[in-house]
Amino acid sequence: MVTTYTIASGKGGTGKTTLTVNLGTIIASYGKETYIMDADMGMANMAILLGLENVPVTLHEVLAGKAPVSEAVYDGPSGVKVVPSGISLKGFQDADPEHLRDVMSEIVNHCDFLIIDAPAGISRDGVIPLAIADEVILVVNPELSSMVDALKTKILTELIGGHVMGAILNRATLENTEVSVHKIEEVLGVKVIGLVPEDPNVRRAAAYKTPIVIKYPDSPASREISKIAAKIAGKEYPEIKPEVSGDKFIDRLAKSIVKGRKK
Ligand SMILES: Nc1ncnc2c1ncn2[C@@H]1O[C@H](COP(=O)(O)OP(=O)(O)OP(=O)(O)O)[C@@H](O)[C@H]1O
Repeated sequence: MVTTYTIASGKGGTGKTTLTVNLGTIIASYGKETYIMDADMGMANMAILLGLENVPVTLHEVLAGKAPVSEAVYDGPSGVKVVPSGISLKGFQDADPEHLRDVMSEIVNHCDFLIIDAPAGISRDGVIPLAIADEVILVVNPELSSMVDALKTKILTELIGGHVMGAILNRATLENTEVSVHKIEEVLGVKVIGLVPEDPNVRRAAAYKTPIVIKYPDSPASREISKIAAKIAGKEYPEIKPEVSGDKFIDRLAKSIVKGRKK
């Protein structure tokens, strides 16, 4: 059974590519045949994140009818298969998003999981991944504008027959986490399936063109992304308290109170 997920948001820069690459890497490490595809064709950055910016064939050439899908598939970390989009504007111009549906159907024949990085906003090429995926996961940052844009994406997804499975709160911080999870569930009407903290290691790993779950597997963001990946793949994951959770703060507070009493 193939499961296709589209990682979407309304607003740009919420962390879709980061999450697509890292979720795909973890799921592939379970031995599942996993593909990640950059359908954010105009602002493609999956190739840059994985050091594939100079490859000869990308989704652009496939959608322009110049190459078969098989030539745009590259080996990524942990055996994840990567279908990047090119970074040139000319390539984007020549690509015909109408063929995206066929490309996705072909990939699905070869894998257990396909995770698609969707473009931000509401565009013609953005609608197809929302409609075709088995499940859409919305990436939201802890900001009102991000939630509002995610709500628009959810409504659009449902209008075109897609299904939103849940939301990931990315770049969460200690101050706003609790409130935001509640607010997101209330506003979007879907469950928050994961909470990924703001973590400077995300950018550090990007500088090495390596997913954070490989470069810094014990970092707070990696642990949370791994939990979400386990959920998606139906795996057990040993419960580890996230750095950003209120519990950690309460632990620290409790320790400092105890220390104070001993003095
Ligand atoms: N949890 C995090 N902690 C810190 N930085 C993060 C986190 N998640 C993402 N970022 C950073 O935020 C920026 C945007 O991330 P990313 O490119 O994954 O977003 P995107 O939604 O794919 O963007 P776009 O809409 O432009 O395609 C990057 O610089 C990335 O390193």
